[in-house]
Amino acid sequence: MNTVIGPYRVVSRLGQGRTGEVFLARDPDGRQVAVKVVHPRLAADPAFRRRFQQEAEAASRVARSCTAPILDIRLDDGQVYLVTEYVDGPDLRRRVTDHGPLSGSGLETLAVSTAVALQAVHAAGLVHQDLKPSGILLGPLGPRVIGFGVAHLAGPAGPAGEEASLYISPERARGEEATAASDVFAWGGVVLYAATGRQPSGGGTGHPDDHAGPGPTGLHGVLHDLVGRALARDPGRRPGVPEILRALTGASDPATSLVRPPTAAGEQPVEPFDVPTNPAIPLVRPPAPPVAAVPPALPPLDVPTNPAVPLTRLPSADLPAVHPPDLPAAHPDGLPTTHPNGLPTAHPDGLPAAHPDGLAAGEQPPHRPGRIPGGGGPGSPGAAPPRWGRSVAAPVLAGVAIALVIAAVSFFLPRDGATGDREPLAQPAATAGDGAGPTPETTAGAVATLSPSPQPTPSPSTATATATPAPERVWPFRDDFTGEDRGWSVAAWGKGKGRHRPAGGAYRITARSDGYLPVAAPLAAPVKNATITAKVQVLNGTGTFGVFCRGRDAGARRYEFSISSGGDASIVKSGEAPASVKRVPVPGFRPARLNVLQASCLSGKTGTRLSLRVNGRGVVSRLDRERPFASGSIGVFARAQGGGSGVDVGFNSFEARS
Ligand SMILES: Nc1ncnc2c1ncn2[C@@H]1O[C@H](COP(=O)(O)OP(=O)(O)OP(=O)(O)O)[C@@H](O)[C@H]1O
Repeated sequence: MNTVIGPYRVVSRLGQGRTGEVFLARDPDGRQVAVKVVHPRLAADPAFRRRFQQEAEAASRVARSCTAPILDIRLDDGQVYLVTEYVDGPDLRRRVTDHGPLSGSGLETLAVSTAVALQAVHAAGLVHQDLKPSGILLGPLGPRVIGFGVAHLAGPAGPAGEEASLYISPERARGEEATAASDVFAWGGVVLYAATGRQPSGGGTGHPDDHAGPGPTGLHGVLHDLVGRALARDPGRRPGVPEILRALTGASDPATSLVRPPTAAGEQPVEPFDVPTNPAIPLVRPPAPPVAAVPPALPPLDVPTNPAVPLTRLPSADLPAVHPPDLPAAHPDGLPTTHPNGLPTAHPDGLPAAHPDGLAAGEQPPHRPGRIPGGGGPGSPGAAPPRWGRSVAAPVLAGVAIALVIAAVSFFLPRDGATGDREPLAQPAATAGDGAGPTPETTAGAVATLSPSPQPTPSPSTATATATPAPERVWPFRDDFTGEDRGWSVAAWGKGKGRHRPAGGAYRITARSDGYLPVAAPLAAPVKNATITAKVQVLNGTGTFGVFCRGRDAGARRYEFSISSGGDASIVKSGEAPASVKRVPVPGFRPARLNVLQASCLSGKTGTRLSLRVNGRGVVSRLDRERPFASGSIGVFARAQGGGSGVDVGFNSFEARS
């Protein structure tokens, strides 16, 4: 073959996908690459090219070890192509067709490798959407998963589309949004195919190996159980990827680790999200951060199972140092992370901010054309010219400090609507005559006051009128729950559904079965834009828990940043139909350990940007364009899993700032 594609000299044809043909080629340095040439009909469509670039850029965030890293992209209207590392080996479909099904450790390696790849895809904030045997390359160093991100743009035409349709989950076949659980369904189909050579019949037409039946024939032991569950019609009954990995690697007892909590009541997946991680907030990557992004492992909790017994506060020596609550957290190099608007991004516990790739600080980023001089690592053709890149603005410390002061001062401006960030307080505990509500006089000094903030001195009349402490006027707000209850209040419908109280240096919420307890922070004014940082651990039971912003008891509305004890994260707009949920696995999440949640609600021109970071890593982000909630309460919540025995969680600290 004597064809060239740009600077790449074609050697042979590798295969055909829905979006185009794939060729083995050599780059100008003679190294082998795979070049996917997009079909001219699609290449001529500017909207397709735009999406193709976005998807390819997103795909480049996935850990290189699990896939064929993207090296180059060309997006002229005459020619669109994507260059990836060449993986020298057959795809799974060819392997099974030519040599029959896999068995033994080969099958288990395939199952683990594809699950690890999905974990990496999800950790990058993506859903694969197109896992299938021809998209798994059996390279010399193990299976690599290709094809995520862009395949679905072309629709289901051709043989590749036919194959893909066999691995599509029932909910996707119904037209619902792809989720991590739909990838798990495809994983079950792939492993079933690898083990038996039988193609699944596809989510749209019903699946003979649905777990409701006897389970998948031809599989044994843990894989039989996992694949059976993975192929369940109900996404809530499928195991999460972390559970699959734990079961396959023996890290925990599969009998207890395979149960995934069903979707919590009131959370129906409807509204599409834009991008699971938040590219709108470019965080500055520290050059050489000396600390890990995930808090170190904590010793087993000394927590009694009886909720009546006080909680033992975790030893703070085991946690990373906490930055002063009213100062922007600084990188080791002294540079704070910034929002595009110049406001500081609060660090949880002084941890370095995660890379926009979803990488923990200190990890190497995946290869990204235009970012890594000289191309990739061993075996990489590398040296591909940059085709795109994401500019990352350098923060200016002085600018951030000024922005912080402006933000702090604007919080306390009179509520004349000029800032749009404050409304007259409707909740939680403020009463007329108690002097509640920040004023410039009372708060000017408070801006510089270190938390825990002092209680306002109640007037004699207030003190006798109510036992509820006066709400806080100090912003940023912080409570480390080491003292008395400062007036945290549960929403009306949460009363009688469980208990909430400070205990043992934590704020403990015990929700009974089906109980939902949102507990608002004792703030004197509703909050619009806020970044909330909370440390939380599950003490007992299963359910969801987290923090919320813009809460209003009326209409039961709030944005919930929710984690399930099974390790999924979501951002939920509650109290308004349709509610919406996208569940994303949280890498490395251990419910019994202290986890750091960082949630932000920030209004912009196009809507309200909601994003959640867990243990320093961005996991889910959402832009609410549809009638975003106005200001409201902020706080913590716990919701017991339906049918379970309840959930008991402890928040060790809660901090909110603009
Ligand atoms: N990096 C690579 N190294 C080796 N072979 C590859 C590589 N990428 C693709 N191939 C081969 O080309 C075939 C088609 O790949 P392609 O990415 O087009 O699959 P697809 O997911 O069906 O495509 P689409 O995304 O357009 O639907 C694969 O099954 C594989 O055999």
